[in-house]
Amino acid sequence: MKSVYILVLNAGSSSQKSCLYQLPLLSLPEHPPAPLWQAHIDWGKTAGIAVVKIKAKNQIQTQEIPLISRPEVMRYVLHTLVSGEFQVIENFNQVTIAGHRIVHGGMKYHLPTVITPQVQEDIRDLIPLAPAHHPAHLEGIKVLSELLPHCRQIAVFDTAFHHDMPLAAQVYPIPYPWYEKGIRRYGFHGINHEYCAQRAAQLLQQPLDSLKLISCHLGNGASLCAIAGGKSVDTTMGFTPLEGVMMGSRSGSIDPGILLHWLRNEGLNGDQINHLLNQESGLKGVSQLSGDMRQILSAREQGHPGAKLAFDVYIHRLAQSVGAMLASLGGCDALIFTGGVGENATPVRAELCKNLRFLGIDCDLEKNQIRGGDHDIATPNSPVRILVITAEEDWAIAQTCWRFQEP
Ligand SMILES: Nc1ncnc2c1ncn2[C@@H]1O[C@H](COP(=O)(O)OP(=O)(O)O)[C@@H](O)[C@H]1O
Ligand SMILES: CC(=O)OP(=O)(O)O
Ligand SMILES: [Mg+2]
Repeated sequence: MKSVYILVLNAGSSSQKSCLYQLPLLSLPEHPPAPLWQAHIDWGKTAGIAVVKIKAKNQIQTQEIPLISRPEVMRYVLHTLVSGEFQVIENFNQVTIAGHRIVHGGMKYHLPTVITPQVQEDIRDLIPLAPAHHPAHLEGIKVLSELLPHCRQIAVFDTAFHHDMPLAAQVYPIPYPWYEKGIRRYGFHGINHEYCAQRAAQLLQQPLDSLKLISCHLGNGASLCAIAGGKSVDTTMGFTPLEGVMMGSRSGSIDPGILLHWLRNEGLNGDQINHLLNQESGLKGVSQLSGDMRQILSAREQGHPGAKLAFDVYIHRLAQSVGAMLASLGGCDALIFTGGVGENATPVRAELCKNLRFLGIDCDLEKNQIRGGDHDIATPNSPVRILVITAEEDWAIAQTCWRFQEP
């Protein structure tokens, strides 16, 4: 059977996930197939070091390599596709399509788009709205243009799913002309929220158009999405991926008066405020320990007061936002947990569901401990189902790319 090789680059705020899928030329599999090759680069764990994990041919290898420059590390990682013990293809020419998760499409883009020099310029212009993501996207695009010059590169936008949210959910209560200039609520993590909605319908064995879902994407970045009949009707992130719930090192929503105070009375400038809100806040800022939920959970167990407070604020804000999404939906058939925290942090799920029990969200604490696979962790009588779904951004991007094959 003839097949097509699709490479996906998913650059996050602190890491880059890449994978290569080999898909049949004529039909898409119904369930996510295992990628032929996967690589995960962690930029931030140790200063000056990139931690690279490569998985292919039933082997996994972790290496620490000097972080001379991010493109240098990306080139090294991509070369393992065609040489060495992880080699899975003969040469780069076999890869005909590559997909990128592009966090922000701004006003101009939402549909998947072939990346041209103009599109790269536009992604560059949007750096101020996604400063933690867009520089990494552009580096990835450039490295692929050098190594795979023949390959079509497709931008898949994380904002797309929210593009048709009701106007009331898109407009900020500021003077309306700003909306027309693009200061509006775009929403993010749409690639995975949409995938999770489709997966939830499969798991619940109900048609997607009949369902009201709240998807909680809890990773380093985190957002909630209210999904009615398969469409996003509200979400917690807005103009940038900084709005909404508390995150690993991002504040989420705070009183804008704090920014004015910092600017006027504390002498902080825009770059300093950007750094404070994106890199020094969230779990990291409150705990003064770490932005990594694993460390917060273990320090909390050991009685660390900062970790306990960070966890409590995280849950408090999450519960508030579930309430907000619930109000936008007017009901809820299932609450979905996805992303690194959503899939793995059992105390987060248990504590949040405990706070929401009065709404008929009743978690089975034994099922909550089950690891791996997509499953329902609600008690049999819970009127709202509680689903844990593995985030599949890369698979969703690969499917979009597959549809871009040239006839
Ligand atoms: N076993 C675990 N228990 C608790 N938290 C976890 C676990 N594994 C991963 N996480 C958390 O998931 C977060 C990263 O989520 P992920 O979705 O991989 O991030 P990204 O947004 O970079 O894609 C980190 O805060 C990490 O601590
Ligand atoms: C949009 C966003 O916040 O992405 P990530 O969670 O990968 O940082
Ligand atoms: Mg992510």
